[in-house]
Amino acid sequence: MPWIQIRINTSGELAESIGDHLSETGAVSVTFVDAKDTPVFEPLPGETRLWGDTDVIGLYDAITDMKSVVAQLQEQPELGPDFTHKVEALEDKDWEREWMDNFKPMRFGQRLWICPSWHEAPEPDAVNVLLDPGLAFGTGTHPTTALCLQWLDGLDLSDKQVVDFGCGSGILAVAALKLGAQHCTGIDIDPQALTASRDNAGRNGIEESRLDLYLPNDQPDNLQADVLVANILAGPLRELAPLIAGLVKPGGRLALSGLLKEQNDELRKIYSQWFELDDTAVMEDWCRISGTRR
Ligand SMILES: C[S@@+](CC[C@H](N)C(=O)[O-])C[C@H]1O[C@@H](n2cnc3c(N)ncnc32)[C@H](O)[C@@H]1O
Repeated sequence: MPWIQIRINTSGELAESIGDHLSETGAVSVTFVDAKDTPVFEPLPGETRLWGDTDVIGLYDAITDMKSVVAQLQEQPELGPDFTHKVEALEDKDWEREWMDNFKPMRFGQRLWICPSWHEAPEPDAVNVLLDPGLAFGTGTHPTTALCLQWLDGLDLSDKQVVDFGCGSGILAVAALKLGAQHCTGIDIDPQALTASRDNAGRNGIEESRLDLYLPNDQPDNLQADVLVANILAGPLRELAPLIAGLVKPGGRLALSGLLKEQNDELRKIYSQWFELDDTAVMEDWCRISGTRR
């Protein structure tokens, strides 16, 4: 089905209301794109994080009268009669098909593959996690997730108790369980993440009893992990450091991800109070700090 899109460059403050106007004029989807291509992390639940120099893109059915759409938008106070915009016809392709084609199985480390459910596993005997893009963060394509998956792949997880702190889609929890962990506890501030993790575990044939999911503070008081992986931002990693360290058994392993290169030194200093740290691993702008609890 052919489509037509309008692209409006604006500031972060105005982007959301302009997006609403695009929906009001019949856009079937509205996307916010960082016009400067700066790294952007996922918003917290209930938060809409927009950034300076934002492109707002509205997608319309090709039969839409775009002159009328533009005329309606010109009446909005945030835009006015001379607002800058670009209207583009999109090639007639099967967009859903194309998106699916672009999401391919990916290997992490030696044994672990993340495969979309519509793709055949390239190595049926490998450790294959079936995962489709969804609402909660975590399909493996983000470097912060990739760094954690590689780390988990390199561990012997047999019979281990794992904590996935900030579980999102549950990708790391499911990967750990498929790599042989006995049990995993997933924790997330977003209830939607807990639902997604439960669904993804089910889709991967994980028995319910092997995965417990909690909102922060609801987890059992005596929770102790052999392995803890936390892919959250530097801010929570800093603020929650004593709590996170306290969840790891002496001799247990820790990986922290979601921090940028410039945040590495500060986070290493904090966690070296409790952990013997390995060298930091780096992927693009992102770092992973790992270590062993003293
Ligand atoms: C970057 S995503 C990681 C998802 C997944 N673990 C992965 O590696 O792809 C971070 C997740 O941490 C959650 N989160 C952020 N702050 C948190 C906090 N203070 N406590 C628990 N979860 C938190 C977010 O809701 C989000 O689902």
